[in-house]
Amino acid sequence: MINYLQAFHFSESDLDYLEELGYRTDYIDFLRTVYFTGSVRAMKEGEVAFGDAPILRIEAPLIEAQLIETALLNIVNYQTLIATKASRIKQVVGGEQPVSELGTRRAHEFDAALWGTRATYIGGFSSTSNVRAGKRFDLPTSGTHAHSYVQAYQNEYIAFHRYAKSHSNCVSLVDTYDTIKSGVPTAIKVAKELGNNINFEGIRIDSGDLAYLSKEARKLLDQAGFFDTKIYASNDLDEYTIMNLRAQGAKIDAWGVGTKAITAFDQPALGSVYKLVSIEDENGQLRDTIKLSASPEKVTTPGLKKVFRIINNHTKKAEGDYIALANEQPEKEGKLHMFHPVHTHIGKFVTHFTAKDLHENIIDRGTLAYECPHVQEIQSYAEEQLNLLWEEYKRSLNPAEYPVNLSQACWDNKMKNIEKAKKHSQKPVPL
Ligand SMILES: Nc1ncnc2c1ncn2[C@@H]1O[C@H](COP(=O)(O)OP(=O)(O)OP(=O)(O)O)[C@@H](O)[C@H]1O
Ligand SMILES: O=P(O)(O)OC[C@H]1O[C@H](OP(=O)(O)OP(=O)(O)O)[C@H](O)[C@@H]1O
Ligand SMILES: O=C(O)c1cccnc1
Repeated sequence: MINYLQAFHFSESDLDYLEELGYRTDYIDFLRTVYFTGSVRAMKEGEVAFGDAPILRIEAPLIEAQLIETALLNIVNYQTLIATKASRIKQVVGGEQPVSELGTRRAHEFDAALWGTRATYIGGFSSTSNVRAGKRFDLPTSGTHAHSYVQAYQNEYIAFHRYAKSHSNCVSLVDTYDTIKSGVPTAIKVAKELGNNINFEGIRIDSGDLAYLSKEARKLLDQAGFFDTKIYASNDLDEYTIMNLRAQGAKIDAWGVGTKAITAFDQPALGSVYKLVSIEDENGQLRDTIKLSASPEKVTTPGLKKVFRIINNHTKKAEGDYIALANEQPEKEGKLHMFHPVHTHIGKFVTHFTAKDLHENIIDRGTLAYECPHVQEIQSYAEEQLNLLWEEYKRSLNPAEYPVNLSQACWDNKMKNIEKAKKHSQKPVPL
């Protein structure tokens, strides 16, 4: 997003094209002068964002703010979606076991693979098979060999032997013909023959009953003394299959996940929106704006706002998010009333808390005000932020609803704007 905004400009060929589409010359001349001169406050990458809490806030001349809308939504929606999916998978796998990203061949497009891979790493994956992403973002890369490698030799023994000789940390793909009868025993035979010349790191099983095959493979490896050799599994995995395999006692030590992560298979789009909440009038005064809707969650929350994560000082866990008007200072209040923005009778009072402002200054009147961290740091930050949440909010199945509340002033302002807009819309329109 930062790169996009900093480079935001229409080239002469863009302008020629717009002219061909029929845009007026004076508009084209104006577009030639447009750069992004506004300010951005946003959640840091790796921050945990909940529905209703603004991920970012743009203050800019209206034309600039409008021109960047779709690109910003594209960037934020896709990458947030994939990081979330990866994080769900990682939650199930747990801290110890690695998950490698294998999805490039199924990603929706080349760049989606690139940025999606980066997002899976932020969500907790440990490496990727996408070497281009590794180079571009300095991500750890990892991989095994393909079935075609074995098929090319038409002989598992020769294939594993050659592979091991050129890859001292070798993982053999054992399911090309018959995992238990031929793949695993052949990998063991090769490892025994090559002894200390190689590190027989693991085997990978990519088809069949992964629970049964991994248990049988573990037995064979242990019988041969390869207690530290790991079992990798892949094949259309996601958080649900992984949870199920773990419940079945599968002896899997490392996971390869492709299609289901890089495409966020079961929820292929995230619906963040970009809304106008305030606009300067002719006297330079900010006037709040609102969009009404029959669905309460689609009614916008007017005004320049901040979003805070309220962290209980005793439990060190988040009590919820608190959206306040920009001039409020909830961190200075001794007792905070947190109430549901629609069902207002549901609420609580919180004392002894820290109010963490989730928005950082990213761009200040067109100038970069933020130092982008290395992606490794972003991953660690995401993990720390997830640790602030009670488990009840993080389970895959029927998670509890995390509170995202409005301050009293923000709520009152919203109600005032709803009333005003309703009054305005109920005036008869002369035809
Ligand atoms: N023990 C298990 N319990 C639940 N699901 C499993 C188990 N073992 C494998 N699976 C999953 O079942 C699905 C099997 O899919 P599929 O029938 O396409 O694979 P396959 O025939 O084994 O392999 P191939 O990819 O070669 O077609 C995969 O999503 C896999 O992750
Ligand atoms: O299953 P995924 O989570 O997407 O993980 C990546 C898959 O991609 C590769 O197979 P490929 O797609 O070439 O063929 P396959 O699906 O028939 O095994 C690899 O062997 C995995 O099976
Ligand atoms: O390296 C691997 O094992 C790999 C890479 C991409 C897709 N499937 C497997």
